[in-house]
Amino acid sequence: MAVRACGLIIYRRLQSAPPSKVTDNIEYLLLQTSYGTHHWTPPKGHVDPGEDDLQTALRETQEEAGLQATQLTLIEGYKKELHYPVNGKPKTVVYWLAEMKDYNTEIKLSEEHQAFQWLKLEDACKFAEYEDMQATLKDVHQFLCSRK
Ligand SMILES: Nc1nc2c(ncn2[C@@H]2O[C@H](COP(=O)(O)OP(=O)(O)OP(=O)(O)OP(=O)(O)OC[C@H]3O[C@@H](n4cnc5c(=O)[nH]c(N)nc54)[C@H](O)[C@@H]3O)[C@@H](O)[C@H]2O)c(=O)[nH]1
Repeated sequence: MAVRACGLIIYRRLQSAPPSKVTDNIEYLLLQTSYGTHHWTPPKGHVDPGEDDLQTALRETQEEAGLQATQLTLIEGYKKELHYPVNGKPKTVVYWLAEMKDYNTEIKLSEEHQAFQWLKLEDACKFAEYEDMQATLKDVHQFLCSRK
């Protein structure tokens, strides 16, 4: 059976941007692991026994970024599953999408991560080096831009 993890693609919008630049004011949160290859991903982690997927996504976000569910708006209608092998075993990662309620909310990392960045789409795709994550970020961006 595939290893299962869940997380949140979190973004924030700079509210002072003029309406014409509305698609340019979105920044995505990526965290860099303090272990392994120091790769960058949104907050996510393994599903614990007895948890449902969304509970896992919210718990991992709280643990890894210090963000409470009350500080986020979960965006209805967006959910994405990634499938990739880790150490020869299949892994499924389910991501929801969430917006920061307050642009300035502080990110508090755990020991699992050594850095975080708020990144525009193009830079987020550079940091998230995996093609499937890059495609997901582009898909999210299109979804958000089409909602306005
Ligand atoms: N010391 C040490 N300890 C580790 C290591 N490894 C884990 N720990 C421990 O595990 C705990 C983490 O537990 P959770 O937080 O619950 O789980 P996750 O969040 O799921 O965390 P992971 O890091 O296990 O899982 P991934 O991010 O999925 O990375 C696995 C591999 O998949 C690739 N990869 C990543 N993302 C993508 C993508 O989007 N697309 C594609 N295509 N590929 C992608 C990439 O090649 C990567 O190397 C830590 O506390 C450590 O104790 C390690 O190497 N050394």
